[in-house]
Amino acid sequence: MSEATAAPGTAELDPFDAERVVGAEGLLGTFNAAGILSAADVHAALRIGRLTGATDELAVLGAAFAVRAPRFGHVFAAIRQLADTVVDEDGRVVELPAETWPDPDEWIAAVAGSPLVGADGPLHIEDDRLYLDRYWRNEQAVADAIVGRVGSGGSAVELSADGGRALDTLLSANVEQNAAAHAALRTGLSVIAGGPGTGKTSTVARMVGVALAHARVDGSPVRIAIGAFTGKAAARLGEAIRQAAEAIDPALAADGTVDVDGALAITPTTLHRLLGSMGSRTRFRHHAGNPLPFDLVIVDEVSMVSLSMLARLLEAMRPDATLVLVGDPDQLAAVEAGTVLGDIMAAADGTPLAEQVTTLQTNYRSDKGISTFAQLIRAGDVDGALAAMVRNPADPTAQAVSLVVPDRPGSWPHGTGTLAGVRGLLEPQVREAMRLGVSGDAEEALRTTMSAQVLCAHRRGVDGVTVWNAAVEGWAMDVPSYQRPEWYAGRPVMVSRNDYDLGVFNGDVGVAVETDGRLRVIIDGRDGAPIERRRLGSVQTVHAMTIHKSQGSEFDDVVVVLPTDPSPIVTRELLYTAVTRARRSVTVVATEDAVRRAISRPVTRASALPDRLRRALG
Ligand SMILES: Nc1ncnc2c1ncn2[C@@H]1O[C@H](COP(=O)(O)OP(=O)(O)OP(=O)(O)O)[C@@H](O)[C@H]1O
Repeated sequence: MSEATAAPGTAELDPFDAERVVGAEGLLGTFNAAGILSAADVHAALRIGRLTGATDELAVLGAAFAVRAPRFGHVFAAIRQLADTVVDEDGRVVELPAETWPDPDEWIAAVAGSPLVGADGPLHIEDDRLYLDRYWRNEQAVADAIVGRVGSGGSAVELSADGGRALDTLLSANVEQNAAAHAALRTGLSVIAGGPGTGKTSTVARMVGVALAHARVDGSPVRIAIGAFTGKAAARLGEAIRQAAEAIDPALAADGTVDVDGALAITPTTLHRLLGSMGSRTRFRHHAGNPLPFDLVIVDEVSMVSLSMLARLLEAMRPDATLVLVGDPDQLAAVEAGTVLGDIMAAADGTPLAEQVTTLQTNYRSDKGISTFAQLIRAGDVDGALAAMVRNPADPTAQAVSLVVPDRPGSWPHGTGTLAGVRGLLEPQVREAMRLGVSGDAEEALRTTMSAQVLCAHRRGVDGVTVWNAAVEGWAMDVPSYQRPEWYAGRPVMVSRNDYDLGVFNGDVGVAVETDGRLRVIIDGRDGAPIERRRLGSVQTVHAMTIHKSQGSEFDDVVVVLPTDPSPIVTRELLYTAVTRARRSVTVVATEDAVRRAISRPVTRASALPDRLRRALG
């Protein structure tokens, strides 16, 4: 497993670097100076050592690596693999002389024999996997809960024969969707996996409608909750479920096949709110001692859910309540440690869990060329993906997938030469949004703004969001940057803070429109009047946004900008996520090398969840 396979670096931190711990001695000092252990890792390890009385140098070094692991998304530090895989804070592989690394057997023995591990110790070691104890507990708890829900075991939800027939009627057009819905209402845990537009949300909406009409728990109607990781995802899911529910043949609602009104009455919420957030990321009102009242809990965008969060959710569910996990395992993983959706899918291969995992394959939404391209990325087929891209087209929207190689890679995007086509795509759209913004046509301005989007891997640098925002603004306004107003009609903005009173969430996108001589903002997916811009608090211009922020959104035409220089965050999952945001066309602005590097670099995270599940179920 590797954290990233970037170009090797031999960097040693500057002696005055803020990450350099003055007085860190021995191996801690060496790994700190090499940029592998941060100051926080070193201080935490020294503190853990003091509190437990651990004095052995290798044991304390182990504590530092255990603390470090989750920052890179790993659930534990794999001692035997560290020397070959570890990267510095910038993601570069660090070449240390082999003798710098402790002998793995001695290292494992030192940790195992120290007061760091044991009943109340802060660390846990299993083979060569060195965990912070709470991550080990989380992994164990998730594995146990999943194992308990395999087979028909666990689920108290009973679907009547009429309900089974109702699912068949509603989902007959797609065998996988039908199988997914049946599995979800038959077992205590199921996974509905699939790329964008494969009908996950419509399947959930239909399944919920049928469950409300025909499923019982102890003779009573089922109580259902729908959760998502972010507020924005929850709001979008609500809208998508409404559309899917309204698309159901009214005759089927009238004859009681499906309870459409009941489905519409369920408002999706964030997992934090569902669990009863008490202001901390780890403590919630609902837990094993005070379980959630629901019989069926459906969680969307599970790729974003961390191991800890899934552990808290499973802990808070009654053992006989049913959990349905919905998501795309190929998307970017959670910001925090763990990759639970991918892990469960991996464990299903060849175990009874496979009965409960359904992958939806048919994409009903985006252009065939885009979904084929996304599959090539997913499969790591670099040559196939490069061959599928049309080079430097004059009109990128006329192609499903194109590659624009800038004439001067790594410099300001002037919109000339090969980039003229990209400018030709974006400039008219921005000007049109401005015209509509001035005329006060909020809906059209929003639709126009949302039709094309630049997605960057980075925020900073010439290939980043800030520069691309300025470049696109420059194309649309014939004035130098210092004369451009911050606010203007047609300015697309992204909200950067949740505001539950206003009903806007971090990541929501909107556009400024002029009404009654004032600029107000209309937010995508939010009903109600435009919002006074001052009430919105923190917003950013969003001609360009990061790929991370684009998760869960879709646009007709997407321009994906990859940095020219190698970057550890540019991975296969990042490119896949960007590409799958597009419905009509994807234009990648990058060198061939950058595309090659991205597709060749899958993210791998240290996790033993698949192993645990396979051992228990195999
Ligand atoms: N079996 C089907 N036959 C025809 N159209 C379908 C079918 N299933 C879904 N669709 C349509 O495909 C589109 C995408 O469906 P949906 O939004 O449910 O997908 P999704 O997997 O949830 O996508 P995303 O993850 O991007 O939100 C919708 O317009 C939906 O009506």
